[in-house]
Amino acid sequence: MAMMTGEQYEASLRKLNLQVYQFGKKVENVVDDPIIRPSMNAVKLTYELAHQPEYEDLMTATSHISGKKINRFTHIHQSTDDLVKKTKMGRLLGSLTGCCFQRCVGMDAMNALSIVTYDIDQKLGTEYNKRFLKYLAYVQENDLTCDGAMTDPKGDRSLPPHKQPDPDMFLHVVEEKEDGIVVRGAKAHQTGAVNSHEIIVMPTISMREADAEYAVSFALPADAEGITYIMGRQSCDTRKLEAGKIDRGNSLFGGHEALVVFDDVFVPWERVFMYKEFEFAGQLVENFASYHRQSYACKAGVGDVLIGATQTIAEYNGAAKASHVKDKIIEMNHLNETLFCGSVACACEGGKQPSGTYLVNTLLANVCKQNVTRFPYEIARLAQDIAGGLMVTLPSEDDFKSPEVGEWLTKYYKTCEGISTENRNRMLRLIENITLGTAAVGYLTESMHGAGSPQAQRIMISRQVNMAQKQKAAKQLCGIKEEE
Ligand SMILES: Cc1cc2nc3c(=O)[nH]c(=O)nc-3n(C[C@H](O)[C@H](O)[C@H](O)COP(=O)(O)OP(=O)(O)OC[C@H]3O[C@@H](n4cnc5c(N)ncnc54)[C@H](O)[C@@H]3O)c2cc1C
Repeated sequence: MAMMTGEQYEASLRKLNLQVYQFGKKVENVVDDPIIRPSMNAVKLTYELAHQPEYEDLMTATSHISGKKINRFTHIHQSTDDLVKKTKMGRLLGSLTGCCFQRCVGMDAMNALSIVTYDIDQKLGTEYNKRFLKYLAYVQENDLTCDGAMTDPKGDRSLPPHKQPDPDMFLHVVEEKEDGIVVRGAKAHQTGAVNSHEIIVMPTISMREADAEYAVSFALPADAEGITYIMGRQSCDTRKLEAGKIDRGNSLFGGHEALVVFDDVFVPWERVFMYKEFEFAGQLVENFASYHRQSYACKAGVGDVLIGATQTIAEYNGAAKASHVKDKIIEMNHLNETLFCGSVACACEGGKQPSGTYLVNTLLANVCKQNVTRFPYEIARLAQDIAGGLMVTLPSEDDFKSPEVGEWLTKYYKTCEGISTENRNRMLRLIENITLGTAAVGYLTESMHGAGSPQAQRIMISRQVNMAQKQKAAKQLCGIKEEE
């Protein structure tokens, strides 16, 4: 098959037997559930665009295994050009969906595993890379969406896995069998989990020998026996249950996260990519995190939507010509393009690993993500400044339609001549959605914590800058000579 259409993707999800819970009840029809559906629409777009000639260059690639044309989300980067295209693909999709389109996490997990399985084999004589490449060929051939599952619940943050009072706070192996392993635990905040065909599990942190049973990586079909999904709530999520669409802000797309519970789940050996090689857990975390920190170019795409919405609302309000408004919009663009620069830079400066896979420049990827933990908040602040207070006090779509009060709303919320009150409402709701509503999960809090909280990047930055070289340059210029 190699590349599914959007319709084929949707049909393939209907065949899965996922155990999904939401609002305390089992979801029987996941694909058509009104809360989940917009997130499925966003992933579906990654399939649809791959078939459109104008997006072919960004959305597809040539498999280094089969030589066939594949969706870029299943590709292993073979050059810095591939890495740059990944950045541009993320921004494109962010700007077309205005939310998290979810499919990057699995791509980043596969690229990290293509590097680390090779390195484990080189050092320990194992066969993980061969297994992984066979699995990858299956993912590429069937054009699957994979959930990248790294984050454990972690319990008491001050304790390593083996010292947790409850040993399941980090996912671990509970039994070894002749044909595979049995795992127990959970993965939290899983983006796009119930829109995925596969789930790829990786350890969350660096580990020592005492944590060997937690140093495990593998892939499972999303509906494997023993896996349960519990959907996370999003601010304003139940607006998706209302008949009108204006109050949703984004009438087409959304994202989702879920807690994924592994209740003694069997994994056959051919799908195990790390088993007790604790000394490689840290490398897998760092490689995945670096790729995923690059992936936050998507926020520049969502930023494009927010900036467009802000400029439009300024025009609707009659404030667009004010010099401070113009300047604030310049600032929003400056911050947004700086986000994009970081992602492009770490891609251009990437390099070939022993496995042949190209990895981003990890220092620049961390700098990129550190900016992402801040700039979207400032862009959102400026958008709210320009939008005005009505963004949070606007009555409902039903009130505007009400025979009793609708006329007053239309009269008192009118702005410039020729501007429709309904269009103004739509734009205000979109800004609300991205800065306070369902999409703020992706645009703001995911920018903060996704791919690691800010401190994780600061640690990596401090480790990776060449301080000795900087000191040498400074000393040389002011004439300091030191003994060798
Ligand atoms: C919207 C969203 C989507 C996500 N999607 C995914 C996904 O698809 N896959 C996935 O695997 N993960 C995903 N994540 C998880 C993300 O990687 C984590 O949120 C992140 O690593 C932080 O972990 P945490 O949420 O448990 O917070 P915590 O680790 O509890 O961090 C909270 C604060 O405590 C600090 N802290 C924590 N532990 C320590 C310590 N030992 N010492 C000092 N300070 C500490 C942190 O620096 C931070 O400031 C997602 C998160 C969000 C919000």
